[in-house]
Amino acid sequence: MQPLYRSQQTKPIDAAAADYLQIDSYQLMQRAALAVYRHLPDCETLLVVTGPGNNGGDGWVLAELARQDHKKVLVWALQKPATLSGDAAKAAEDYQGEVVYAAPAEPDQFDVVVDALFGTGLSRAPGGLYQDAIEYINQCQAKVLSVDIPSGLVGDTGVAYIPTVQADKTVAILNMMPGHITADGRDYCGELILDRLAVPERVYADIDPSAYVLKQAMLNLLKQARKHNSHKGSYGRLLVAGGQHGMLGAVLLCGTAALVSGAGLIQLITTQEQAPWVPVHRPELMALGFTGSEHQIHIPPADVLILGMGLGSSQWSKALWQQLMTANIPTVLDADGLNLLADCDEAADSIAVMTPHPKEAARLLNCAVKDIQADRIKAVETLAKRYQCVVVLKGSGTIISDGEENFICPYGSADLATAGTGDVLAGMIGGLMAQGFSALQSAQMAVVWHALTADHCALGRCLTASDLIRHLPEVLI
Ligand SMILES: NC(=O)C1=CN([C@@H]2O[C@H](COP(=O)(O)OP(=O)(O)OC[C@H]3O[C@@H](n4cnc5c(N)ncnc54)[C@H](O)[C@@H]3O)[C@@H](O)[C@H]2O)[C@H](O)CC1
Ligand SMILES: [K+]
Repeated sequence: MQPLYRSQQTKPIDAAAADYLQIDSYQLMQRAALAVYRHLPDCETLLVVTGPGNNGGDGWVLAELARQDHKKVLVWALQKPATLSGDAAKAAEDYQGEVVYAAPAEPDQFDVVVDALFGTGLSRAPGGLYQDAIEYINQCQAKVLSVDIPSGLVGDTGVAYIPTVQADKTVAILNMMPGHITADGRDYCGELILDRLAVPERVYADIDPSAYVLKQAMLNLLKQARKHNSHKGSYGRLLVAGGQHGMLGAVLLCGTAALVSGAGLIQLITTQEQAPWVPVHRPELMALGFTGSEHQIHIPPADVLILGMGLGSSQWSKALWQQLMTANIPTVLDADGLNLLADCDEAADSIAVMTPHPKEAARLLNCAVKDIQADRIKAVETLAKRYQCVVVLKGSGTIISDGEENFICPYGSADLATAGTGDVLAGMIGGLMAQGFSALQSAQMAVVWHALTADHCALGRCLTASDLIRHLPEVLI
């Protein structure tokens, strides 16, 4: 799996790469700039906007390459060459073309704008001249190519400061960062290309990544033929509990998704009044009514429990939650199941996977949603360690953590931002666990499968939860 590194890990990566290539840091910058230059869209005229550090240095080198390639190049330097240091100063010195120190008039004279303002060294929101430059770039009609990362986007977290360069294409150099694919990253990078400068991954094998990118190939495990000599019991017994009055749809979606994901036997637990309606909607699903009594209900034997979708927070909800959380069944905890957990002092050992969206994660960690989104990796890791389970933090660039390693899903789109898709995901995870996959594998495969189904449909508008379930099998063909 493709590793993702934080900004503090990029210096040792640069050093290891230079060492492997047997070149110095300035030659590495030249290679980086050449790699980015190779991805430049076809153009005659370009504006290269350079900042104070080595990202700017890459820009200066690229500008000289373009000049030698007979392009009409203009560098807009936000920092005068005399104030630069190290490799960036050398790069500026080596550039032989035209330079300006203020915004060029007629922004539409350029075919391409190269954003070389900030890379991994961005440490705060761009203000003053930098803010003006980013706003200028974003108003240009030209195609925008960002060097390493769009300036204004935080590589470690994917938080986009206001303003951030809106790139058409981003060429990440040597390594990718979590910010390229989680939180705001996907909205700002445009087409994302990683250029490793011909350095093999093993060269930085001893540098611990911050996360890994999940891959479509994970789904191959699901394509394996079932044993001929098998029966429904071979694919697990699943309980799906939730759906207080008026919320039957949540458990129906979850149970149906589990069924389509391959679980053998599924029983829904909902209110006494709604239970008879379950097989009417989906004949394959069995149902059990829970009265809300304080007394222990008869809990059918099960391999996995999925708890919380549309569960609510009434007395009925709490009684059901309490009884099922102490039933000692490996549990996927979702939605209101998580909210009830946030209000309770003890954590249950039976939680195998939890699937919070940022608001539910904020409740569990007793902080604001913006704190979760400010560092999604940290949030998911903290939850996984605290509850000793696999955590799936949903949202743009869903992140999974088992407390040891983190995984980010590069697929999916805002087409999934609609009611019920979370219930479907919980059902898929539980459905896979029921078939014997580990909690981590189930979470990884379900997240990828769910996201790829949205990409496969590519509606560009809301993909309803029911349609999502219907299209799931098409991705496995
Ligand atoms: N990844 C690689 O292997 C290579 C990367 N290269 C390029 O180098 C940059 C990283 O360079 P660095 O100098 O560390 O950081 P930056 O260029 O991003 O800029 C740091 C610079 O900017 C100042 N600063 C930070 N935030 C702000 C702000 N909001 N306003 C004003 N000033 C700010 C900070 O104080 C520093 O002075 C990497 O991304 C690649 O593009 C190498 O060229 C080749 C190998
Ligand atoms: K940049």
